[in-house]
Amino acid sequence: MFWQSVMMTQKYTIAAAKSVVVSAQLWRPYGLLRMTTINCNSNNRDDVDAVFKQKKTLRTQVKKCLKAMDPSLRSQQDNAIQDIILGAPWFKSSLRLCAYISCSALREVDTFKLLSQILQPGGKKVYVPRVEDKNSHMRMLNISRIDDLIANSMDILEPPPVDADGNAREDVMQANDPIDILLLPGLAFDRSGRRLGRGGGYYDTFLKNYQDLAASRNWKQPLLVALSYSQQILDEGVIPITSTDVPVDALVSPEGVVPISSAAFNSIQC
Ligand SMILES: Nc1nc2c(c(=O)[nH]1)N(C=O)[C@@H](CNc1ccc(C(=O)N[C@@H](CCC(=O)O)C(=O)O)cc1)CN2
Ligand SMILES: Nc1ncnc2c1ncn2[C@@H]1O[C@H](COP(=O)(O)OP(=O)(O)OP(=O)(O)O)[C@@H](O)[C@H]1O
Repeated sequence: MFWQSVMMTQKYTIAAAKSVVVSAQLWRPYGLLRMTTINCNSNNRDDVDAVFKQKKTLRTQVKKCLKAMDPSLRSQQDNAIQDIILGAPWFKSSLRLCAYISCSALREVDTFKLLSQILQPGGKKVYVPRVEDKNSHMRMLNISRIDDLIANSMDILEPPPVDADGNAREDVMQANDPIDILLLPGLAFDRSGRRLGRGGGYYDTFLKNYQDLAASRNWKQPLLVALSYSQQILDEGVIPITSTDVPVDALVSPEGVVPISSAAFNSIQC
């Protein structure tokens, strides 16, 4: 299948124009797909809408491919990815982290093996997402047991705002100490750090707010690590981006860790 390119070159800044038109193959094991993307730093509504349209098309394509993935291959990849993380020095030395609660219906890389280790007595402190409203507002709340979670309207497990004793759960934005790592879900990624989410803007908004908070407190920024099936790592240039997309520092796929930023190279090699 060939997707038409959208030529909007004149409307883009020079930095964005460098990557305006790039062709790449998407997900070879499931057939040759070619697409052309535009990337956008522009504030022009039409430009941004064109990028959102491209993201939507790519999401549909990736979701279709994920649904076609063999369940036993998926389960092997789930184990491999989690084992790589559990054995990694940067993960072992972390004290506080944010992690997503994987949803199998969404074909997300499993996180339950990780969570069960993290939540062992004497383990790390973990904060997990809770969607507060449809305006891209998500909080990360502390949990101490998997049983703390309840399915929301999207069938994703989430922590209720208060614990079993009636105490408000700690929100990571109010915590006194920084998190070391943030484990991220997503539909597609590339080796330059681009991440395609599900389109709610929940993660990009949260990441921007947390990065601002960390900067204002002179904290080290958390390492943003995305968990990805091999097939979700696309060729560079395929994932369209806008100025609010927050790049990830590293990817973990069954093939290993892909460090991207200098922060990732520094943490992952020590
Ligand atoms: N496990 C997990 N938790 C998460 C997220 C996530 O991506 N994964 N989120 C990340 O933002 C937030 C919730 N946002 C979500 C956004 C969309 C859908 C969803 O089901 N989307 C459908 C399409 C729905 C539609 O188009 O109408 C889908 O992707 O198939 C789920 C969660 C917070 N918690
Ligand atoms: N920092 C932000 N502040 C306000 N709105 C934002 C921010 N980041 C993203 N958004 C908005 O969220 C909506 C969805 O953005 P986008 O399609 O990039 O989401 P996504 O990256 O797929 O989702 P997510 O971030 O949840 O993984 C857009 O309208 C975008 O402008």
